Formats: sequence, structure tokens, C-alpha cells
Amino acid sequence: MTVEKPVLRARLRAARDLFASEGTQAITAPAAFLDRLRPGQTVATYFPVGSEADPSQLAAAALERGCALALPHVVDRATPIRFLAWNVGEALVDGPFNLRQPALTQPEVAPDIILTPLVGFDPRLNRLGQGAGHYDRAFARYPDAWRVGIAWSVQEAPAIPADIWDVPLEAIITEKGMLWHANR
Ligand SMILES: Nc1nc2c(c(=O)[nH]1)N(C=O)[C@@H](CNc1ccc(C(=O)N[C@@H](CCC(=O)O)C(=O)O)cc1)CN2
Ligand SMILES: Nc1ncnc2c1ncn2[C@@H]1O[C@H](COP(=O)(O)OP(=O)(O)OP(=O)(O)O)[C@@H](O)[C@H]1O
Repeated sequence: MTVEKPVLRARLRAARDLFASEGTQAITAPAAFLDRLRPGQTVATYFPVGSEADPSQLAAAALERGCALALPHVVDRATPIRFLAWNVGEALVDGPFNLRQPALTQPEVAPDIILTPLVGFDPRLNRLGQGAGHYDRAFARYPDAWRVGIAWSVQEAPAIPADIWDVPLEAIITEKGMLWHANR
């Protein structure tokens, strides 16, 4: 039986909140992730909100290997997100949904790798997000970017229903390691 996205979203947010309340775990950079990083690439990361998994060690590894970082800039649910360049230490401003984001004075950049916050995922690398279509639209705009989902392992569901606009992930990194299909 397929469970609908809104039901799954509520269930997986609750699982994530419980997991995060039980103690601190860290997402560390798997070797297969490090192998993909090249100097000069742009890696879109994010600042976690609430109990979301924290990608900061992945972003730090990218910086060490000569990559540049970008962060999503959010206007509202209806407006597509844009990735803006961000250097460590540069001031962030308050955005919607409790987000901290670069000021609009930062240049827009095209990401080579998109670290994507997940509400949920399944073993086939289908993804469930916040439901605003922000990352769906970003994946459609940057079809060649490497799509890496970041989550806690408890956010796995047996099957996430895929709509026609859903673009599957290419890798998922949790505190337990990296799940991926090594075909690109
Ligand atoms: N840290 C982080 N940054 C991100 C996202 C995200 O999910 N997490 N986004 C992903 O698209 C984009 C922002 N879009 C968002 C769209 C909707 C909601 C939202 O509805 N939030 C809920 C609570 C979320 C929860 O508990 O998981 C809310 O405010 O009620 C959040 C972000 C880009 N930046
Ligand atoms: N390429 C696109 N262009 C315009 N709208 C899109 C596109 N992809 C998705 N959408 C819209 O965005 C919404 C996405 O809803 P969905 O529940 O699939 O989001 P999600 O899986 O939680 O992912 P996201 O993290 O992207 O919000 C839908 O209303 C859909 O019509």
C-alpha cells in the first residue's frame, strides 16, 4: 500500500525530531563523497533548522578540497530558490521558515553538487522534501548537478511515492554512511 506524501511527511518529521532529541550524532564525509570533489566546483549546502541533519562536515571537506560553497536563498513557498555564493564567516540574514541565508547582494551561482535536506527517503533514492517544490525546481534547473540527500537514518521509509516532477537523488548520506548507485 502506498502512503500519501502528507502522511509520510508528518511521520518522518516526528521520527527525525525523536532521533535528534535522543542524542547527538554527526554526519561525517564518506570516502565515496570525498572522491567526487574537485577543486573549483561549487557545492550547495544548507544550514539545518530544528532537528535536520547537519551537513557542515561535508561542506568543510569540500572547502578543504578547493570547492566553493553556496546556500539557498528563499523568498517564499511559491518562488523558486536561488543558490547564492557564500564564504565562511560572511554574515547571513534571517529568511522565511527560520532559515539563515546569504543577503541578496551575493552573486547567484550554478551548483555542481547539491546537498539537499530531506524529510524522508527510500532505498530506491526517492526523496520527500518540505512540499514547496523548492528542490524539485532546482533539480529541474540544474539537471547535471550531483543530487545528494542528507538525512538521519530513521528518515528512511519503505517507499516514497514519486510524482511525475520528482527527480530521484543520486546519493544519500546519513550518520551510517552513503547509499548510492554508482552509475554516474
Ligand atoms: N535547512 C533547510 N534549508 C532549506 C530547506 C530545508 O528544508 N531545510 N528548503 C527545502 O525546501 C528550502 C527552503 N524551503 C522550505 C520550504 C518549506 C519549509 C517548511 O514548510 N517548514 C515547516 C517545518 C519544517 C520541518 O519541521 O521539517 C514549517 O515552517 O512549518 C521549510 C523550508 C531551502 N533551504
Ligand atoms: N519543475 C517544477 N516546476 C514547477 N513546479 C514544480 C516543479 N517540480 C515540482 N513542482 C511543484 O512543487 C510541488 C512539489 O511537491 P512535492 O510534495 O513533490 O515536494 P517534495 O517532494 O516535498 O519536494 P521539495 O523538497 O522539492 O519541496 C508540487 O506542487 C509541484 O507541482
